[in-house]
Amino acid sequence: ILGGYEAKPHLRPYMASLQLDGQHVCGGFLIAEQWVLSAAHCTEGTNDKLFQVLLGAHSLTEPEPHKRLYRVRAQIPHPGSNIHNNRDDLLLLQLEEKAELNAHVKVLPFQREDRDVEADTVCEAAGWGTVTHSGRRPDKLQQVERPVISRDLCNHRTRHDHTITEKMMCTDSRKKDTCKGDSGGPLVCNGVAEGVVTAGSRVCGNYKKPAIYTRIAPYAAWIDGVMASAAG
Ligand SMILES: CC(C)CC(=O)Nc1cccc(-c2cccc(CN)c2)c1
Repeated sequence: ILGGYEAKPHLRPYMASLQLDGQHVCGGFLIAEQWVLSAAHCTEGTNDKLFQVLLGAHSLTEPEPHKRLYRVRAQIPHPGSNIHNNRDDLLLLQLEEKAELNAHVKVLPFQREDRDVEADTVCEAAGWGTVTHSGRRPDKLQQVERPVISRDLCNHRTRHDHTITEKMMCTDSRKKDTCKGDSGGPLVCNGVAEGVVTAGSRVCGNYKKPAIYTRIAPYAAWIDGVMASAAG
């Protein structure tokens, strides 16, 4: 997160850190007791190794009550996701067991009504992604408020030049922005997860390249279907 600030500890108890060999790679969030939603592009270069999922954390390194690392039983990228574009950039992770829910570990509801969030709505992004252009990584969860911008503005030829589909949304990226390692985290508007951070043009804090999110509502049926089929 560029231009943000340290989150109040455990006020975002749905936040997950997707880790490989103890290293934070991407964000994610708890959508059900045994399921985390993230971004498919986070699996790039992992050679299909399974993530571990850290829940209940504020600091990535310090011991904290309710902080717990979960093994993953299955990682299911959306069938339409690929490395060439940001389309269908969603990843479902089934934990080895149901997460123990408590004050520090909670499910975040996601939007099921497929209607665009109004431009200028101020939403929140959080994550352990880089906090400087030089790539400094924070130990503690960061957050930032960002206004939604219209798809028309985001699709302007000087911005993302007509690559933003109706299954994506954008926020202003002037100075304050999501960045590397924030992918997979939720864009929360009025307490509901409306989007999932995607890497987009992989630049941060440049107003010419607004932040891009995969809208969740268009994928509600896919998410429900995967969770139902793997249940039991
Ligand atoms: C395996 C993955 C971690 C590779 C990757 O995502 N790289 C990467 C590099 C630079 C910026 C970003 C990035 C992420 C989220 C939002 C934004 C822009 N708002 C940029 C992402």
